[in-house]
Amino acid sequence: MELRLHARLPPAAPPPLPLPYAPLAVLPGLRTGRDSLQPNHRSSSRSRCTNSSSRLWISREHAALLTAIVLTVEASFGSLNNCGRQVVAVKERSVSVILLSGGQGKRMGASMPKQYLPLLGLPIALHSLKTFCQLMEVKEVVVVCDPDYKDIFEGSIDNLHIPLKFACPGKERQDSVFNGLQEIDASSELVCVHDSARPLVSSKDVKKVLEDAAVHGAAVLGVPVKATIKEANSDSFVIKTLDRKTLWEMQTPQVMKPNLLRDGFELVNRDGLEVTDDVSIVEYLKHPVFITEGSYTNIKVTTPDDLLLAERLMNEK
Ligand SMILES: Nc1ccn([C@@H]2O[C@H](COP(=O)(O)OP(=O)(O)OP(=O)(O)O)[C@@H](O)[C@H]2O)c(=O)n1
Ligand SMILES: C[C@](O)(CO)[C@H](O)COP(=O)(O)O
Repeated sequence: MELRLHARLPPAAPPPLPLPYAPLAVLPGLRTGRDSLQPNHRSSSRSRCTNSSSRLWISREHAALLTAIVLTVEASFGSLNNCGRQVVAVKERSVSVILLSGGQGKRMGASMPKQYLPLLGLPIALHSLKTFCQLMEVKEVVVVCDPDYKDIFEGSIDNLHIPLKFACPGKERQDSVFNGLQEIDASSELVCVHDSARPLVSSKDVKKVLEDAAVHGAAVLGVPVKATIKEANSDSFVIKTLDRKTLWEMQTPQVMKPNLLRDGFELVNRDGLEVTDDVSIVEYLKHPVFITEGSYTNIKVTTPDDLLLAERLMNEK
């Protein structure tokens, strides 16, 4: 959708407000020419959102008409924020979080599963648990963990206002997600799956991906791929170089309407499909999945060098 306005640009230094003209920037949800209204636009500089400081001037009558149009569009489809993203408010206490803590951390090679190793004095898994518990949108957290580690979570958050539930891990990550899904409240509007091995996720990025999932049914945090990626055959010869402009690296949280995940699991289990992330299950249903641009700092702690990097990033937070 693109709104084109016939407007007069002000001189370099605008004079005091010339009645009966109103600055367009006061209109709710409406953005001016240089801001993209395309939610998934990727410019060559890869910045998704630029704020224009210039203002356009239109008559009061046009302003009133445009305000009415914008409010009607907002009421029907949600509003646009200043990056052109469509935004729907996520209701308070409407989201169930599944916090995955059931892995063994073989690649870390530590004496305990990596999510319980200390990061600045706190077990890795508790960092993102704290982030989720502070969000008004979250109604409960289902921790998927070996029962031997339950006590790490229990009582770890001061003044906890939401229930902390538990589920047992499965053999693979997707089995753990399935087990967690069985425990969520039937009235939840969104389910938000997160790797406890990603301690650095910010509440700002979590809120963004929740909003996008509310709009599109399913959304995932991701970052544009920085490297050149080649596809190779089993003898290590290049088959082709992929177009990096279309490639994104997936992170968590991965968020969707619970029924999409339930229906998807039915198909995936029926067909014996193995997936390494949760939105793949929604993709299998052929339902669209929106990629919410996240932050490169939301790393997954996988090997010992990631632990050092996480410590450094956490110190800079
Ligand atoms: N059966 C599993 C496997 C993984 N996870 C969780 O899924 C997240 C992402 O998995 P990954 O980083 O691959 O963790 P591990 O499987 O523990 O690592 P590894 O493959 O090195 O053993 C982690 O928070 C992990 O605890 C889980 O809950 N249940
Ligand atoms: C879901 C995930 O974090 C997306 O990056 C990732 O695929 C899970 O980790 P794994 O090491 O592939 O199991």
